[in-house]
Amino acid sequence: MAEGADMFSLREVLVAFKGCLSEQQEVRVDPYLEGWKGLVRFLNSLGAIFSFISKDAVTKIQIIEGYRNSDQREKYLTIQSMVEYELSNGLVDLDKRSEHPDSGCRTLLRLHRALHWLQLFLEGLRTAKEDAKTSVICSDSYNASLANYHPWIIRKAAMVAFYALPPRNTFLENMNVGTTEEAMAMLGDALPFICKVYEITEDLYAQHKLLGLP
Ligand SMILES: CCCCCCCC/C=C\CCCCCCCC(=O)N[C@@H](COP(=O)(O)O)[C@H](O)/C=C/CCCCCCCCCCCCC
Repeated sequence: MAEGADMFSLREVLVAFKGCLSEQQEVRVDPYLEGWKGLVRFLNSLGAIFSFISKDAVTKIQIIEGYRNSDQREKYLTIQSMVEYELSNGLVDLDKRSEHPDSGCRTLLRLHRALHWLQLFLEGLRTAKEDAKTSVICSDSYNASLANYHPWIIRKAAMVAFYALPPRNTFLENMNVGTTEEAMAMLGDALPFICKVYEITEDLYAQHKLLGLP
């Protein structure tokens, strides 16, 4: 495992996703990205075979961070304000990637779909038998979510990478939370927040017919 700033902390990921929800049930962008950065740290600790996945996640995080560091940063404070701003200013390619290939809305949609995978994966980890294979939990979750949006070549590469995942107990130990039971308990704490963030974003995107953005 990596050490120091690069070290994964499940607690930090939990705090980040908890911090996403505002009192008005809006989703704050900064903690959302922090949550993803924490997950990417974990992915990096699993080995180079996952780097094509973490690179893609990092690229998407950086695109949205770019908006948060721009003159329009206030418009990107929450996912709701981002959608409202980009749609009302014609900043989203709705049918084909052309003038605005990296809009906040389409970029966040990719992370949002991956959050669905994460939700299924964590639930699978939590409820599986002790001797269950992480690779099977991961591929089942992937096939039920993200795989539907990926071409054959990406699906193939992802499946190969999943085989390199450590057994469930080693995987839970790598979370640096303590015992396997403690890791499970923390997953149980984290999941409702991740699910809520997913649900609010899904409803918002559905309401604006953005779930199929190219
Ligand atoms: C709580 C700790 C335990 C869980 C730890 C999980 C750590 C996972 C960290 C990051 C997940 C990666 C998120 C990947 C985002 C992928 C977004 C995407 O779909 N991108 C594709 C489409 O983008 P555009 O071309 O339209 O711009 C892109 O083509 C993808 C390329 C890379 C392959 C993505 C495979 C995703 C597999 C997700 C499973 C990760 C396996 C982690 C194993 C623990």
